[in-house]
Amino acid sequence: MENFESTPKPEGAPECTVYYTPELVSKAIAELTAESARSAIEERGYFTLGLAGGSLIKMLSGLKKDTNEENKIEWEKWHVFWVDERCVPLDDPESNFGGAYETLFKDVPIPRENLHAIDDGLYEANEGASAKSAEAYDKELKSLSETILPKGDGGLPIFDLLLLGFGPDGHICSLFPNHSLVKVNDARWILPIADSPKPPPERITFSMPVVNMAKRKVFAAVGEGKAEMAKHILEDANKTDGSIPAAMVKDAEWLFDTTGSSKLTTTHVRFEFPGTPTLLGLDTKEED
Ligand SMILES: O=C1O[C@H](COP(=O)(O)O)[C@@H](O)[C@H](O)[C@H]1O
Repeated sequence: MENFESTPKPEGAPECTVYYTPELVSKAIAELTAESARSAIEERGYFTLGLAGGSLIKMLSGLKKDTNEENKIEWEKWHVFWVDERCVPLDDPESNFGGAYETLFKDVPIPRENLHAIDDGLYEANEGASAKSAEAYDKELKSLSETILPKGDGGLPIFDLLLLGFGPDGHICSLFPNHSLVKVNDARWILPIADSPKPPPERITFSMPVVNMAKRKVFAAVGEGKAEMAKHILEDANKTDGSIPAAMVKDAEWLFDTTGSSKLTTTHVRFEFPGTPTLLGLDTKEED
């Protein structure tokens, strides 16, 4: 695959790459995840990955193709977490863990105890589901050694990589626009939400400081449904007032397919297309 870049990226601008198809975005996610894993494992023997749910889940299937020996994914050194989870049984179609398990983890040799799912046994009666689950998840994460999950400023955990999605309203994790949880700016890691505007109402979520403490944050913006909000997040959303939570994520990298990037006008993007450069480049987009 060739790489075309019509102008150098302005300093401080986000890393944005456009791939021709969703399948190529999925492949890019697999490659960057495998690369992050290799470097983390080389550095301290473990890799910590935080995953969103929703439409991101099917993008994980690219990693299945990287499971063979020659790619040397050391699955047993991975620890996987969920940046947010819905308080439903893990085998419910709404479960973020369940989706990722079916898409990827049931087919790779990762120890089940390294898949840090919420404990769905805690909320059979669904009463106080989010509060109980958040407390238990927080405890589980904090019980991990510093080697597995190092801590940074304010004692916040430093995840190696977060693969994030965003909703059409600009929410990330289960941090919704203008919700009081978006602006939580203290040492809490995991927050309960019992009034999620998107069903199901009971969920748990990483806090924004935890998201921002991660070494690497990657957004996938695939499909027409993501195009308008991606443009807003990158080009004109307020980055601090909580009206668009995704805009509060600092130093994120963005992966687009062509439709996901179709509304961008001023964002500097790098194209990774197979084929001819004559179809490509910022110049072509500006003429539209
Ligand atoms: O409810 C959720 O929504 C967001 C966005 O999902 P999408 O399907 O619109 O891409 C997701 O990132 C989050 O993890 C999930 O719980």
